[in-house]
Amino acid sequence: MSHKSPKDFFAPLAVGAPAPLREIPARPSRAIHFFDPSNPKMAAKVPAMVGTVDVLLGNLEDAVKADNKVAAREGLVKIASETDFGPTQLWTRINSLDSPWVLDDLITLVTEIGDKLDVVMVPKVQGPEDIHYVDRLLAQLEAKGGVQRPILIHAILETARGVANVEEIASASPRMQGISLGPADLAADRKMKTTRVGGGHPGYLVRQDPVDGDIHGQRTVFQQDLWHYTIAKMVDACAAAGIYPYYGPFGDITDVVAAEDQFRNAFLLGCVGTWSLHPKQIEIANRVFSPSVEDIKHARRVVAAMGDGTGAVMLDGKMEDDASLKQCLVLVDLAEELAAIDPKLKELYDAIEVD
Ligand SMILES: CC(C)(COP(=O)(O)OP(=O)(O)OC[C@H]1O[C@@H](n2cnc3c(N)ncnc32)[C@H](O)[C@@H]1OP(=O)(O)O)[C@@H](O)C(=O)NCCC(=O)NCCSC(=O)C[C@](C)(O)C(=O)O
Ligand SMILES: [Mg+2]
Repeated sequence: MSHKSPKDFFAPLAVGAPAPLREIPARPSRAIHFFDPSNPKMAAKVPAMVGTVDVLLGNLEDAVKADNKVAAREGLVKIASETDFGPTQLWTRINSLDSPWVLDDLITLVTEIGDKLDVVMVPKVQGPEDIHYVDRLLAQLEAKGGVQRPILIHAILETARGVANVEEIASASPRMQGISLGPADLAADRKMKTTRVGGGHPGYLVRQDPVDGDIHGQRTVFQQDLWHYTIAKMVDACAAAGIYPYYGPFGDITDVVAAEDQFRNAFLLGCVGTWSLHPKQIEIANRVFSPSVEDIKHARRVVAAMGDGTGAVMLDGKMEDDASLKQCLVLVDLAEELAAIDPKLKELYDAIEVD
């Protein structure tokens, strides 16, 4: 098998295309908010959402009716052309690579609104070959459209083969920005016996041992997380490649409590954000994927106590050392990135007093 040399990895894949980035910028992306650009009611809400959400994503794939595919593509071109997105990123999810729509999706979007598009989300990615295909095509279209900076690629992990190849997918191109979990298609592809879009299942559980041998007596049941393995594998693949992992959709829009739990599990495991399918999920995602005041207060105390960052100290009866400091710095750095774009958070974090 032949591998690219580092110098080739960072060369444009088409004459006239912008040079690939050497590092993926850490732009806040707590919520990737999905809208259907062919739905007039949803589309009308998009301009007013600028600044309230980190990423607006014009969805062209599943959840857009086959009859509306062209209208969705054209609707996205119109919204992108007419809207000033300010600090908010604009992403799209293109149709799958084996569909009749994807070629025109890419040709139209990159040549007409390429300078406004930050990231192209590619569904049902099976392996690095899918990323290589989009990588070259994007370069050709960037050159054709005179796009000034490279459009990044985000893969959805929603097939068993994709999960098996996740490390190769994460490092397939310098355009790779991140990966999201696609729990609904992944469940179907793996033949899991679930019927939901993300979230748990009451049947997937661990039961407390019988008390006094009474198997029919009162025994506590702990529901388990169906997605733990996949999210952890995805987080490792992304961190190793220097790109960003995300949870994905939580389809039970009314159950805001369980959505928050699922999002927080992903945040604690290393994800930087999640998807929002309905306006009411944005606030949950923004809150969960921003470090809490308590976390930042503690992290700053550890930073202050650790001086030059080496050695071990006792703080509130607990040992702190180089490694716990590094964890605290993850939170402090994230808080700084978020405060730079979110004035309310800045106020909150600035008001923290470290005793
Ligand atoms: C769930 C639905 C049907 C409920 O839609 P609704 O109209 O019944 O909800 P509502 O509460 O009545 O809506 C209130 C208002 O908000 C608007 N609205 C509602 N949603 C949005 C939105 N997203 N963005 C902007 N505006 C929105 C809606 O149009 C309405 O406007 P109105 O007050 O003027 O009448 C609707 O929210 C929706 O279609 N959301 C997007 C769904 C979507 O994108 N699904 C695909 C991603 S998940 C996926 O693909 C899986 C995956 C990864 O591939 C895999 O796991 O395999
Ligand atoms: Mg899907």
